[in-house]
Amino acid sequence: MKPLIAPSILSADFARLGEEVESVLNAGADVVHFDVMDNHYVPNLTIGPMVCKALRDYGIEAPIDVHLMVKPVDRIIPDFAKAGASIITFHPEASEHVDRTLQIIHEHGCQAGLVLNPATPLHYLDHVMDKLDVILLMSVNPGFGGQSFIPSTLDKLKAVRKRINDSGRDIRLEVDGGVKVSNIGEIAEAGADMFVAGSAIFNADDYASVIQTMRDEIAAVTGS
Ligand SMILES: O=C(CO)[C@@H](O)[C@H](O)COP(=O)(O)O
Repeated sequence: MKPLIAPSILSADFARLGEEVESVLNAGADVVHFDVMDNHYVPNLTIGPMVCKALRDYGIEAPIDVHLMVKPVDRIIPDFAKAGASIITFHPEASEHVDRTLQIIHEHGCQAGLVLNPATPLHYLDHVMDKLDVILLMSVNPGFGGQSFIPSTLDKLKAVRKRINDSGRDIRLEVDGGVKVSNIGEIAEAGADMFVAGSAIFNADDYASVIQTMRDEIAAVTGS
């Protein structure tokens, strides 16, 4: 599948969010990564469905990838679907019934994914592979931008890539946390095909140049 670059708006200038999202998409990004934190499941507080709707009302048409770091998770899903989310991912530890949460997301017309933290075992994938559109591996502990990539994620990516290939399904393998120009090649080589990057893109002066360099690094190892 075509590699996707998904800037995390957690590192954008929130006072100019519409313009920032427009700029990063004009700079070549594929997907808007939208981090939702509740100061309960993770120790930070960010944005909700109203902001997602505001981006749609502003004219953003690109897919919006909503990463829910909230507990409980089910009751906020319809609000995000109505607000224009395209993909909704959640953490299995934050759901009482993982299969039901996946079903709710699909019933509301969105793609669904599970997010695994650095210390969360892969067995959470065991009985739901046929219901996943995306698997997101966190390469930092969730809650904050600007952390360093945890190297053991590379082995985890390889293991999940094998599971996806064995499943015969087109499941996106997304990675999030500490993704930079300097490591995106080895991350792609390990099997990721959707790359969330916050500080690496939004802290740069030239978004287009960072995104193009990321694409070049991915292409150098995968040919795509
Ligand atoms: O979900 C999270 C953190 O919880 C991420 O999306 C970060 O926002 C990524 O930021 P960088 O590590 O790329 O700065």
